[in-house]
Amino acid sequence: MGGGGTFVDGVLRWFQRRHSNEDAILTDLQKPHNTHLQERAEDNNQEFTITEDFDITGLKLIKVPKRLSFPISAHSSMDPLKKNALETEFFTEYGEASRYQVQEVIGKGSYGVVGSAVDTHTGERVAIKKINDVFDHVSDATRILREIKLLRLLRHPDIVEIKHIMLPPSRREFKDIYVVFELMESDLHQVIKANNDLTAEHYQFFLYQLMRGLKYIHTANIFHRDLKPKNILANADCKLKICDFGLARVSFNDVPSAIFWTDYVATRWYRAPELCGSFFSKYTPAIDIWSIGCIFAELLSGKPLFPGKNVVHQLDLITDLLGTPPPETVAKIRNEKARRYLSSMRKKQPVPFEKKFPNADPLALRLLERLIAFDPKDRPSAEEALSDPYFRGLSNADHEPSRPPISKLEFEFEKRKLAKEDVRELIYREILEYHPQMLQEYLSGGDQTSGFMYPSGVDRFKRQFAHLEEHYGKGERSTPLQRQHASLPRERVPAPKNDTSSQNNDCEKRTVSTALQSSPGQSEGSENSIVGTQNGSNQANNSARSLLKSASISASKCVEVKNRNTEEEPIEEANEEVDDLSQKVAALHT
Ligand SMILES: Nc1ncnc2c1ncn2[C@@H]1O[C@H](COP(=O)(O)OP(=O)(O)OP(=O)(O)O)[C@@H](O)[C@H]1O
Repeated sequence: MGGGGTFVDGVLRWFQRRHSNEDAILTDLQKPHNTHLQERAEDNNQEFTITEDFDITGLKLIKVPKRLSFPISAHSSMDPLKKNALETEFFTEYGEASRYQVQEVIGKGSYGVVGSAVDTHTGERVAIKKINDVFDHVSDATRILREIKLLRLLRHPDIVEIKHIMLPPSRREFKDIYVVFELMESDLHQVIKANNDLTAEHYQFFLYQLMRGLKYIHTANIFHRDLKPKNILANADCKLKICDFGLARVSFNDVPSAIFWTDYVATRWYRAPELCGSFFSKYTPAIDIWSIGCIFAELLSGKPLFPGKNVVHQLDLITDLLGTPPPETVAKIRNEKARRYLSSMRKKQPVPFEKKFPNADPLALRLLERLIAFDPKDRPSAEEALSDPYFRGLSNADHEPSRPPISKLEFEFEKRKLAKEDVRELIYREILEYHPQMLQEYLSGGDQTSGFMYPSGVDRFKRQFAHLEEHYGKGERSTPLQRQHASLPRERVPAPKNDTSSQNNDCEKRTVSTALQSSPGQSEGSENSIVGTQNGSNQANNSARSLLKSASISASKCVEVKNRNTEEEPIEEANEEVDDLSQKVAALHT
């Protein structure tokens, strides 16, 4: 297939451009947003609303593996009285929670549990994410605030939609939040695992949606920063949606990049080379383009493109495919030691993409090469990628909306150090966006919510989720992952002693810094954990590897179980640590 496919004929899209005069010169807490369903305006007072999207019936359905779940109806062995009480508790109570019939727990993340439910008002199936103990760590709460704010402001068919956030019972005391999303059937990670018969049209349509979503995100001046197959939700009808904006950041020119990147913890396998050691001083949206390139390659081949075990291995794998970067690119690297590391690397020739992906459409490969160019400046923007010949016949700029840059006022909170109560207030304010009546009261100063408990129904939900969680994945990994304290990497949560999954996570977090504190010889370890010994690698490379031995040894101990079972190993590294790592690696060459 070359570029446009037959399915293009079935495309039906309509976009409306709307205008608004909403006044944006108010502070974060005062700004009178309309409800999320209404048009809203940002700096440029203009927004596109996609009223109808692809007719994708022309594409063959993909397999979406059933999630490990616990249906409430599976309670047959329970004491009938208890069961009855549970169901009564489940389905009848005051407050808006009675609007949702929770069906099953469909997933767990580090921040909480996700359940599927039916919205009895609309009949729609939804996903409800319960995030508990939101304020235990201000960094987590800030991440959640950022995510719900961004998802309210980003309205696009290729981005998961928050439909509602339940009103907490008490403005000043609430600890948990319940976010209602549109329900998706699976994610791209599962889709890649379950489908080995995807067609050229599938690949093209998948990449098109990702690029279209990314164009919208980037034109809003947002970097997602953690694009990976698990963060792309998918339906059997081939619809994809970008999710998990917890690491996303708005890029304002006046925010020093040191601050911008202090909490960078994204999954290594999809991490652009300029982030594997703080190579370039200024990061650009091209980091997301790189990740999309890696995801696209994974779609084409069915396996991760660069499954690095540590940052140096990551660079080894990247250069194995792309060849060592040309001297002009290396010369631009500001970090002197990183520059020396790359220039002293054994010279490698690029591998022709046709050889690596023998069955792929040549046009797909040409675009892939652009997406994973070593030098970020050689990667196309999402908008440019959309006009690549690969999408000929499918793309149409009129149907690929941009989004005016996000208002700075929305992200004022990023500039100051927030106390727990500040974040709680900001999250509460954000939740009110989904409760227009209460928002009006709040804005007019007649807020009644501070003193008494609203009948929000959240308590009922708590019980429902607690119950489902208890039974979720019985016999499997049934404990939620330990939360990763992404925004403040040095903040550690001691893992419960017997919780292997938590230990894994915590260990991952400690790995790099611990390793850096010890000298190369200090850690015992097997050769298995040392990465990629290559014939002909020079002394420097060996030294680099022996330094990394300590890092990878502690990592492999901690993540052993995970490594066996997943193709993807998220690892957390504070940017300074990454920087440090590259310096230490490079120092061996001096
Ligand atoms: N809208 C949705 N529809 C269907 N499933 C969803 C939806 N949102 C999340 N999920 C699934 O629920 C599970 C948990 O999601 P969640 O975002 O909480 O965790 P996560 O992806 O591990 O995130 P984090 O990186 O923050 O820990 C994942 O398997 C995800 O695919």
